[in-house]
Amino acid sequence: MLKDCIYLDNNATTKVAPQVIEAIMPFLTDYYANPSSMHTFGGQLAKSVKVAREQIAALIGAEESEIVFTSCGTEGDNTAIRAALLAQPEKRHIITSQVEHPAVLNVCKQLETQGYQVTYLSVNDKGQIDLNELEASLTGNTALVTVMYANNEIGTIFPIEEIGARVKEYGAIFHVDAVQAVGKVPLNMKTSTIDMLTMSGHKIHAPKGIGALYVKRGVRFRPFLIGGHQERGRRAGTENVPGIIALGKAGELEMLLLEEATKRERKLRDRLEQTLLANIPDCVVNGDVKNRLPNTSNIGFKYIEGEAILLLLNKHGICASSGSACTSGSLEPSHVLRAMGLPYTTLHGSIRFSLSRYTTEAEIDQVIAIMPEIVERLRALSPFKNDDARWLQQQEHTLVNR
Ligand SMILES: Cc1ncc(COP(=O)(O)O)c(C=O)c1O
Ligand code: FES
Repeated sequence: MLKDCIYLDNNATTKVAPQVIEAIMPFLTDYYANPSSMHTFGGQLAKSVKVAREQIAALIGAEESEIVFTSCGTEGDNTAIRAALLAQPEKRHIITSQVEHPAVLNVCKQLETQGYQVTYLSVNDKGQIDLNELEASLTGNTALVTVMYANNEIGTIFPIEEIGARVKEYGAIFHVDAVQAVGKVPLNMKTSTIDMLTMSGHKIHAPKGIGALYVKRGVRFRPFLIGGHQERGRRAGTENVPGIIALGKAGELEMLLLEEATKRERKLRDRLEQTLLANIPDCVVNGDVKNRLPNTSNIGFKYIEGEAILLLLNKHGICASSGSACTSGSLEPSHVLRAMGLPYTTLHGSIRFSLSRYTTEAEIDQVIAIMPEIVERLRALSPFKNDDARWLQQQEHTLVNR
């Protein structure tokens, strides 16, 4: 299996940290008891779970009792949304944004079929929402505002506390999908307006299949998974102990390394981005460069297809991503870039590079060296080389008027 690639797809998932693997090994072998069991063996496991809970709480400035372990970010998002609605059955309005992850968007779409009214806030060309639009949408009937901290495709960071202040004025519950922000942005729930916050292990160098939901003390909560009394009755199901231990260790590492690692990633990312922009004509950075994740660069290479770039990068052992949904079976370009109103030419030719603390300077140099050649080669084949192409203009026109 391929593993020695240049991995610049860390917003999709990350490599498990060696220290995390070391921490979980005993829990895959010797320490297998059920942490809810009455015997000493079980009690030892419960203690280890408690330590992991403290580590995750420390990472986001929360109390240990405010952390609920889940199976993934998707479960955290689903749980938070359902919990907020179940706790306020009289309210039937939800506010979210057009650029959310499907783990939020598709839940909202389903809720619309169940009688809820959903406002999907628009974004500008940088992927930022308009606080005035938010204010105009909030009413006494709004049960929940659910938005992401940082966007997975373009890295744009929303002004979370400014949003939260407005949400609180209307007495709605404020849920934030921070799957891409945890470990990349310092978080402190003690001074935050956030009521519930979702995180996911596999984005912070823990394995897949573990996540956590922060639920602020005092927020009315209803469990999504119903069954046993695990997680103080907030999430039934025997604990994924190795996953929990891994998440705790990964959280501890993020806390130790966050400042230094993000500084380094930002520097590498900026070098990659600035050199590509300088060496390749007709390309643009997508997203809000002033408020952006330090590890993410989404670049639109005009007149070519993102998928074609990815295939050629892949041939050189470089893993990146396109935000497009093509990869997931639909032929529509990314809903995020579309919501930003990007022109057709950029929309299709956008790809995302996302770095991690394991990304090296030599790897970035290789991408810098290979990209101009790839883009030139594809553009030579492209029928849409200049904006005069009539067909292209028609497409832009259709899209704008949609
Ligand atoms: C912003 C955001 N929310 C939610 C998720 C879902 O997380 P998970 O893969 O752990 O279910 C992701 C993962 O891509 C994400 O980027
Ligand atoms: S065909 Fe997939 S984004 Fe263009």
